[in-house]
Amino acid sequence: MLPLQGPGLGHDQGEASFIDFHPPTTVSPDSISLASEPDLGKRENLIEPLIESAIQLLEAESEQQESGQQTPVGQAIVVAEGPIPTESEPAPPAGRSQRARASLPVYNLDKLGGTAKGERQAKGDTLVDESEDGASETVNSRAKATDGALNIDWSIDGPGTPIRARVPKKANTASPVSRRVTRRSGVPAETLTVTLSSLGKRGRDAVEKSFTKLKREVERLKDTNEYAHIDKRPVRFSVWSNGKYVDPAEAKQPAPSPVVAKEDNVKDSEKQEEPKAPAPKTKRVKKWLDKGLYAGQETPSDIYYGLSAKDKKTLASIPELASSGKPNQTLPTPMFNGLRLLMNGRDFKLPYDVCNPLPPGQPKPAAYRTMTKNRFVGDAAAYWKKTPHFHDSLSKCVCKPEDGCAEDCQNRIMLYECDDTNCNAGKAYCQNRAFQNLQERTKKGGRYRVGVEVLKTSDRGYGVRSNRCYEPNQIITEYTGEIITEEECDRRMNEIYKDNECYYLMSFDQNMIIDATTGSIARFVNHSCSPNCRMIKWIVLGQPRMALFAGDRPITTGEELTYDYNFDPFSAKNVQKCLCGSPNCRGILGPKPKEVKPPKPPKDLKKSVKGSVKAGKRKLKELLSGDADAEDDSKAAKKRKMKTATGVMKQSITSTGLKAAKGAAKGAATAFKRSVSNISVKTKTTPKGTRYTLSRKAKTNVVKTYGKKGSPKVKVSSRSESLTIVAAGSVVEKTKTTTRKAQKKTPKKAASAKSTPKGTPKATPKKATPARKAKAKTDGPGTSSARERTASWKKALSSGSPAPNPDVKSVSLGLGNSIRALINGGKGKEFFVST
Ligand SMILES: C[S@@+](CC[C@H](N)C(=O)[O-])C[C@H]1O[C@@H](n2cnc3c(N)ncnc32)[C@H](O)[C@@H]1O
Repeated sequence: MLPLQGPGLGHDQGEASFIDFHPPTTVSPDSISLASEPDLGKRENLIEPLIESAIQLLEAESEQQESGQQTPVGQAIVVAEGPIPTESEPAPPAGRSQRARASLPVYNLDKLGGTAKGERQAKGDTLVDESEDGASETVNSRAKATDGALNIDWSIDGPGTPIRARVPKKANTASPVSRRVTRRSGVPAETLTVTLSSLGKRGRDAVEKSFTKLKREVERLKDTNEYAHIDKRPVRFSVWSNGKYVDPAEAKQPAPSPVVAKEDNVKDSEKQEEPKAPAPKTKRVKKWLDKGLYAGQETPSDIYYGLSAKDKKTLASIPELASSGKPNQTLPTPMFNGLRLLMNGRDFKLPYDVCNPLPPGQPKPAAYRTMTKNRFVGDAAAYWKKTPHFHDSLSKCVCKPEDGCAEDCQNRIMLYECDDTNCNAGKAYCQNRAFQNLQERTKKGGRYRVGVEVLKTSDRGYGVRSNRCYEPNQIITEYTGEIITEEECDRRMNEIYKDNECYYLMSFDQNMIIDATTGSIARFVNHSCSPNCRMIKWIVLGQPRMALFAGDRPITTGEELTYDYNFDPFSAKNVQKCLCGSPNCRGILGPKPKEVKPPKPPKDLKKSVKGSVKAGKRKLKELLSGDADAEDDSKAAKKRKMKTATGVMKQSITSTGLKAAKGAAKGAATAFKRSVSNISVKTKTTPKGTRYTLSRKAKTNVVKTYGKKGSPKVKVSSRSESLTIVAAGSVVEKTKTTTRKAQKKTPKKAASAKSTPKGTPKATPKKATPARKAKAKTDGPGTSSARERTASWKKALSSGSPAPNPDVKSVSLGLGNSIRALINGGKGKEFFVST
């Protein structure tokens, strides 16, 4: 049987050469086609002609040998453009006409392989050796490089076997099919023409046919997996979980306990290596989780620590927290969120305590000068020094370290921040240092520490958003700017800001205004009728400061921060449509509606009445016995609580006899009223957690009346939280001031004012004042209450007359505009400023 090897098969030759990797140059059955062709029928179709042509070739060769012609056997069939007769090369066989030879198809493998000299030059490859040897070298090296790069594998062994490993090092020179490497040895290559011309017509046709088929075969091979290096051998299915291999057979079984699963996984890998070896039995040690989500936090020894009596009561009523005798040290309740969740029952939200600022490229407001600390301008500092807060803030709280200056801290109630001079508990225990904490937090800068950023809203100009979470009532950012007097405010409005579209003015304290045109980011905080923050004024180190605090619920990252402006535009022409979008939106930027007082719980009231009467009686007794100062130091706290009453009483004591007794009784009554007021407010607001605000209101609800002789008056009332701009008037002149001292003289009024619930517009006294009359003129009759006014404004707004501010979207028409509108309008010549 004839061997399948034909000339140029190449696998048994001594050296790998370019021809080795060029299947079209062989006429033998191709190894790839054998290895890769899955369709046997097809393969046979291809092989048959190849075998046929190989047989024909061999027959032709043997014919020639018989006829004495020297035809190189086992040479590569090299196709050339024409015969290149050389000395060592045999001449074309005699007897064949020149014409017949010329008609033969001519192939140039150099050209086909892209290695022809001219072609190389055309490609600009001028660095290679131009000599034939050099060209051969280049071709060979290129072939190798190509082979390496493509990793083409023509072996029947399949892909992956290195060519060098497969090719035997030593060539079998004795083999009739061994191939001479002509280019390297320098021996001129025999041409196909020579060989073909020696063949008969049938042989030539067969060879040609084979070439065509081989060409097609190579084209087809390009689509094979071997060519594309796709390994289709079956892959063992494996599942990885938490970085561990999971046996699919076992995965279908019910999941074992974590500890067991861990052990099994370890064993599993061992099993794979030695499937029959029994796993050594190890004693299983049960592992317990000793900490929960809040690992690292200390378990609070007293979960009631720092809570008010009311909160303690709420907490005590939660069955899950009922004492079982043994504290739960294993999985402690989450310290903050857990308790709050249990107490407030708010929906669960995944904690999102990370900083999440807006991506870069956000629209930014026009550049403005910032100010991190308030600055008194002009007479404002002198004004401040005259206020009672300036002196009151020097008094010390009576908290003990274990109290931690919590809800009941005197300073806290009065909205005075504790510091080293006025705190009894000490810095380490004090919880009433919000502004100091804020300073500490923001000192180093950074987005998380600052925690707020400006955002562009779709319809309300710029706003402020949180880029981190906040606890309820936590300080967020300070509202800073220049503290100016009302006179200075007027001047600025008329001279500096007259062409401004935005005003960042807020009533600050009594007759002072904070102008944040040069100020902090807090000036961009928008209004909402359902806000998540409050703007509260505190006295810190004897100075008034305003800050935005979180409301009663926590604030999550990305929320827009808002507070209730409690804005009172006074006149319909200044009314702006509110775009806050909350369900309870009042429709306009208007004042807060009056809160309806919930009925007081009788039990508490009884207690407080009893206590107050007792206190009053004791005071009266002391005063009558002339032993007013006989209280020892241990009663200091009680004394402080009675301060106002004492003051009033002291005044009364200066008189004699019955007058003194009457005064004392009055004082006692005042003390009782105060007490009732405070307690009722607390009781009412405890569930909401707004104690501080309301307590303070009860204390510092001061109404100031301003006005020019013969001109309408301006009213200013003090308010701890969110300020109200009621309207604007032309000239602001102080005519009469009702200070705290004056209040003391009229305890009844003061007491009733103190009990004013949260959110009541302070500048709407029931008695008709000249200011109210003037306002009523402007707004029309029957608009005495804030609610009525709001209704009339809404009506005006909806009817389109007078036209609402057409530029609400981009214009910040705040206090300034209201004031200026009336200053310039000259009609409604008064304004109320409530703080
Ligand atoms: C102190 S500025 C707040 C920042 C302002 N958005 C800005 O772009 O500068 C107050 C002004 O913002 C607008 N604004 C704030 N809250 C609004 C609301 N809920 N609806 C409509 N406009 C509002 C009003 O024009 C208002 O006069």
